[in-house]
Amino acid sequence: MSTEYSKGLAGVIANESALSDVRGAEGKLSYLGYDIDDLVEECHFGEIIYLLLNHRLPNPNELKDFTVKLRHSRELPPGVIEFLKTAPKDANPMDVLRTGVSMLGLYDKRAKIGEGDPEVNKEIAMSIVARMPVIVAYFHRARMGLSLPPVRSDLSGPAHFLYLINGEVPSEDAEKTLDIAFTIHADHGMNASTFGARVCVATLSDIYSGVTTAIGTLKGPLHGGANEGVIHMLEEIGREDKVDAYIDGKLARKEKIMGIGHRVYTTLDPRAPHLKKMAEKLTAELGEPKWLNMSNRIAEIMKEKKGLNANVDFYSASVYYSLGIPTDLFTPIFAIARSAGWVAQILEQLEDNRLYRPLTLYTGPQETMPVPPMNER
Ligand SMILES: CC(=O)SCCNC(=O)CCNC(=O)[C@H](O)C(C)(C)COP(=O)(O)OP(=O)(O)OC[C@H]1O[C@@H](n2cnc3c(N)ncnc32)[C@H](O)[C@@H]1OP(=O)(O)O
Ligand SMILES: O=C([O-])CC(=O)C(=O)O
Repeated sequence: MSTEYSKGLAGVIANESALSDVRGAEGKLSYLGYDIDDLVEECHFGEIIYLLLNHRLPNPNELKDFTVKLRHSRELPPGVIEFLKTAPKDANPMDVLRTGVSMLGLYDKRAKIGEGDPEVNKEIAMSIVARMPVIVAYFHRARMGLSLPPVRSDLSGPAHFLYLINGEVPSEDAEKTLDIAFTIHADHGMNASTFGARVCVATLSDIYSGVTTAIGTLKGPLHGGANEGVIHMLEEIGREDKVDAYIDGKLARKEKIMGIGHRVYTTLDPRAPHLKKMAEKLTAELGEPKWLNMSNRIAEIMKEKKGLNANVDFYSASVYYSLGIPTDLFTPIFAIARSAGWVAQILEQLEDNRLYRPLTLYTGPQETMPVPPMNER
């Protein structure tokens, strides 16, 4: 057994996966052998979910059956709806989503401790993916004092989510934009939240616990939470002519710039150009170039001064902002997209399981000491 120390497990291979290939030095990402650049052109998010769960693309009949099943799994248990109506209105939507998914497990008798039946696991996986957007959107409506419309089965995942948020069926352009965002966020190797999910289910806990762990892990600003951090940063800067001084100040104080840098990509994150292109289109349509200009300047400075590139969270923030989505739903949107990868990785983990149990480099006292009595401490 190797006992080499790598802080934060950087560079350590902890398991095998056939799902996504993250080529850090080349700036390439593929799912099951299909480049994301091609997937965004040829497929929609429903096919990506199928691909990740079944390890191959569906034929037309398979896609039809899968789509029907996925779209008919959207209904939430009444207990979860009640929770969403009564949750504090100022709660962080990621906390609500984490609790909501955890609650789904309470109402699912199929969710058992242990490896489970692979077919049942796949059904649970699909129902989690189908319900997460409804949890986010219902909470958003409830906190705004709006009614909760019944779920529909005639809309794609991205269109249904936007429909629930805004109360109206989105334009084809808005649906396509979110579909592409979902597709490119769907899976990403052993990122922190996926790792969290795998660690959880490797104890033979259950799928709901795995996804709950992943949601809590994605929330942090060093991971999925960075997309909200980008908008907060832009708002704090406020004006295009203040960007340089703001970034210089942050770098001098050794503070992180949100949406920049990556543990694996040493070159451009291949998802960023897709998001940048969509942000440019939406910005041009809205006639509001300020935020994009500021973002471009930040990316330029970070490249020049630190050799670091924009990651997936950098331009996704501008895309969601331009779609009129409230900032605190950006990370939940990431979670909705990534749920496809989480559940696929959980199923893969269970197929060939081994407990995760790395070592720690102990830095406390080497010699043990007598425990002093209370009045001498
Ligand atoms: C979907 C995702 O999870 S993508 C990542 C989303 N997270 C962010 O955008 C938050 C900002 N970025 C970061 O914090 C980092 O780049 C991470 C967490 C993504 C990767 O971190 P690590 O691989 O652990 O790199 P680490 O944080 O050690 O940084 C290495 C060096 O680059 C610097 N650096 C890395 N990212 C940034 C950044 N965004 N801003 C400023 N400096 C940075 C560090 O300060 C450090 O410099 P030093 O060697 O002079 O101390
Ligand atoms: O892979 C990572 O470390 C983070 C990331 O980009 C993702 O989860 O999409």
